[in-house]
Amino acid sequence: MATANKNLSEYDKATIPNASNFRFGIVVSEWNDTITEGLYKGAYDALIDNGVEAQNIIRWDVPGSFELIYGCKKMQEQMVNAVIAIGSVIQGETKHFDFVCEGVTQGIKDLNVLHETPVIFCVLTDNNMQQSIERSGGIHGNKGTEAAIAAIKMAKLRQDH
Ligand SMILES: Nc1c(NC[C@H](O)[C@H](O)[C@H](O)CO)[nH]c(=O)[nH]c1=O
Ligand SMILES: CC(=O)[C@@H](O)COP(=O)(O)O
Repeated sequence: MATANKNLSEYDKATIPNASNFRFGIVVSEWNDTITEGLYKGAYDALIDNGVEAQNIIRWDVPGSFELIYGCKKMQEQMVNAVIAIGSVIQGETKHFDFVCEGVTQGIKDLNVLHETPVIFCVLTDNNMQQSIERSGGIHGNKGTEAAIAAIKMAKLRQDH
């Protein structure tokens, strides 16, 4: 199902585990910061809406999405139940987009394989700024909200197994 057929911000609170005792780390890329700040707000607000205490949300900033890999690796070393990686990669004139997207995707995948703390992939990989706007609080909702819900569910899965 494409994002266009699903609102990223919709969730049924009745299906979300109790997150009041969880701590979350959020690593935010500074590239395309108007987008990443919107994603962060969506994630932060969803965590609070589901009972997470403000002091249990740790935010670190990194220069770009490629640096999310290292930032999330270090965040995994903190006492957090899950990590959210927030970035916005937008196609430019060259193939650099392909390498950044592939690199951050593989890097975050590796962090989930190598370490115990789940890392949620909240990295937009869009063709243009309009698509990014639409997915960070626009007509398609907010991928940050979706990521926060995923983080809560994965924190619970880790706690239970
Ligand atoms: N073009 C975008 C980048 N590029 C920067 C890289 O992520 C990285 O910071 C640099 O190559 C130094 O290692 N990053 C984004 O997050 N979004 C872009 O659109
Ligand atoms: C994703 C990128 O690195 C890209 O936005 C950089 O732009 P360009 O390909 O024009 O150098």
